[in-house]
Amino acid sequence: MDCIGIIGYGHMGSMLVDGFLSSGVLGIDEVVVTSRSRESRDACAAAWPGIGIAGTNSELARRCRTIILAVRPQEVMEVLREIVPVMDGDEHIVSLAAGISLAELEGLFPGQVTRVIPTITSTVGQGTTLVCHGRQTGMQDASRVEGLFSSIGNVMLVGEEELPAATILSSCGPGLLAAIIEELADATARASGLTTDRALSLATETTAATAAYLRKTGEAPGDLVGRVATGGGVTEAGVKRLRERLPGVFDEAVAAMLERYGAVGK
Ligand SMILES: NC(=O)c1ccc[n+]([C@@H]2O[C@H](COP(=O)([O-])OP(=O)(O)OC[C@H]3O[C@@H](n4cnc5c(N)ncnc54)[C@H](O)[C@@H]3O)[C@@H](O)[C@H]2O)c1
Ligand code: PRO
Repeated sequence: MDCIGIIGYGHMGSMLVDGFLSSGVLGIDEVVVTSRSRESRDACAAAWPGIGIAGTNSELARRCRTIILAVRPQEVMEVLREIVPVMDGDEHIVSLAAGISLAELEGLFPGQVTRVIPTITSTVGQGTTLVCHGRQTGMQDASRVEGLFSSIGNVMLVGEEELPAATILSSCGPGLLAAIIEELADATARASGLTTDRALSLATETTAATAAYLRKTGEAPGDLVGRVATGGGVTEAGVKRLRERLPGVFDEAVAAMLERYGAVGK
């Protein structure tokens, strides 16, 4: 059988196993997983009885034609070097690693390669997975991978030159927004009698509601600000402070992420 293999059962590996199997896009006998630690492999086997567990990366590579590398960027090349000798050459390597280029991957495996950047929000079936196929990837394998990731959220095809910026928005984004929600809730709690828990609950709900509003109405964020910020009112005072400071803060954060993107895994 043409199995999907997943190497690495951390945050992404486990999310993909859960998503692919819960959505029904793959059956339990179509997935093989391995990870470095025995504990992770046991956890996967316990969570999904009947799933294929490989004892080594090479064993997984012998059993699967589509191989998803869900290890950290600094481990990707080592794993690829380990499995290439047992591969036939007609496999499809799917790397989740931010910052490792198609050229680097194709340097070790000159066959079908695709870069995929998932997002943790696929845990709840939301958000966008970025997909960037290598030149050797055929249409059939490309659409198989796109179909897999469509089962856990949206899929957007991107050029490799767009990946750094798209990764910041789509995949780092949940971490950035979670930090903003936390800061907003903490600042409000510090300045009032509201407990941190209640502040966090309100901030989270408001963020979800605001995203839903923008998505449904198609309104520009600036126009929404205008609807909420009554002239001379409360919101206006806060937005003014944010507009003074946030552009610089965000420029710094994006610059730091792009710098790290270029260095990660090297
Ligand atoms: N976390 C995210 O939101 C996110 C989003 C998009 C892309 N990514 C990318 O996905 C990849 C995985 O990220 P993560 O957050 O799941 O990392 P993680 O550290 O949670 O998981 C990595 C897993 O790989 C296993 N592993 C390490 N070396 C191994 C080896 N030699 N052989 C087999 N297994 C090995 C580890 O035991 C662990 O289970 C990274 O390349 C990252 O850039 C992550
Ligand atoms: N998580 C990975 C990182 O922070 C890649 C995008 C989101 O490096």
